[in-house]
Amino acid sequence: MFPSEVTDYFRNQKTPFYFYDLDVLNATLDQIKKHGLSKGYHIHFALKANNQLRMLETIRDAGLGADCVSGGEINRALEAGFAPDDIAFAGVGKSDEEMELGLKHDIFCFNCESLQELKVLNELAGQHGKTARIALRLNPNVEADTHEYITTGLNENKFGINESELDTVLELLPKLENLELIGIHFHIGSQIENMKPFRELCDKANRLNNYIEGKGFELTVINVGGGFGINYDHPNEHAIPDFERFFGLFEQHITLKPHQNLHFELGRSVTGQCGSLITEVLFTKTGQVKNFAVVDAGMTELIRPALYKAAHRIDVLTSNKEKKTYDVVGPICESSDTFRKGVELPEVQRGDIIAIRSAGAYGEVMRSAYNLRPENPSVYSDEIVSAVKK
Ligand SMILES: Cc1ncc(COP(=O)(O)O)c(C=O)c1O
Ligand SMILES: N[C@@H](CCCC[NH3+])C(=O)O
Repeated sequence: MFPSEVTDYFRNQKTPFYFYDLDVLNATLDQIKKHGLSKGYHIHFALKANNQLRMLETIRDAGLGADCVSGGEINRALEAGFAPDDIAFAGVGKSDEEMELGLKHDIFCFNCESLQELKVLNELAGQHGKTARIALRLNPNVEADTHEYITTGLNENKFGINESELDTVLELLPKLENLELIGIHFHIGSQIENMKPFRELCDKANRLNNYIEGKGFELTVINVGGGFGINYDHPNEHAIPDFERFFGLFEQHITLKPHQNLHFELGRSVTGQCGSLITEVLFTKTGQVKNFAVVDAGMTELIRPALYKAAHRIDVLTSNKEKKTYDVVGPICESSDTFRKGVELPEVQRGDIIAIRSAGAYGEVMRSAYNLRPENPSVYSDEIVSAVKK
């Protein structure tokens, strides 16, 4: 993953920075094409996972659409060259300006999450002389078997329309004349590695599909969202998620009617494994009870460990000395600014370069300005290849 010319290149860059391996991204996209797009599935990339233009352009070229959750993301998707017809807009709290932006560009679909949102969107669409295509985001009440902060499909979560409200929504819809119902949408959570919740989702989606079509609506879009997890422990051995298994499950268990298409919104599984946060060891110190490696990246660059106690694999790129046990910590004035506790690494010293792996999704996008940290530009693998050739 990090041959010596890559490490040499890293040494000359201002750390910390994100590194994206485009070979891994392209190999991932090839598998998505092979097992998903080739079956006629519509796959939108969730920009919330990564919104770097180069990444988005590569993803667009592979034939994926864009799943956006804000006006900013709609604008970014347009900038990256996604056609408006390939842009979906989801989100539990869309502002009027954001809905108007979507209407102005005639985006493919608004995934709507509440009765009130439907009424407001209908009104705005009327004011702009438009018809908004919508999908109802339904809360399937499925336990996603993931971190409690990233489960989204339970009745207690804020997302989607609960089944108890569905009849009221369906009765109202024909009166909202500026809306066209085209589908139903689900998303049960993120970083789901166990296929059981997806299997359960299929049953609920089939039942709700039949129920709504039984009321005389025609649904062309059955959108089962994203959520497919990646292997944070073994980013080299499992660089590419098993899309055959993932899409195969839906192929087997979702029942589509002849006029219906299956849609997905994948984020983490597309970009997670191709990104690493590259950081340099500033200091090492021995505390009362442990050894610390203080690196120049912090929770401001990658918040997942602090927010979800996520464990990202750490590779030391410039040392193969005897192993020592470290807490790898950042420079931010918070005790939660810790990447790993008690991790065994080759002994490091000031100046060593470290890669924090599987950081291509929900990494750079969740960067914060806390402590007024510098923002160093990202590095792409092809820049290194051309630099080495010179
Ligand atoms: C509505 C919606 N769709 C898609 C995604 C992408 O999810 P993931 O990155 O887990 O594939 C998310 C994030 O969890 C989401 O909230
Ligand atoms: N940001 C989260 C996932 C939330 C996904 C968005 N619904 C993570 O890093 O795992």
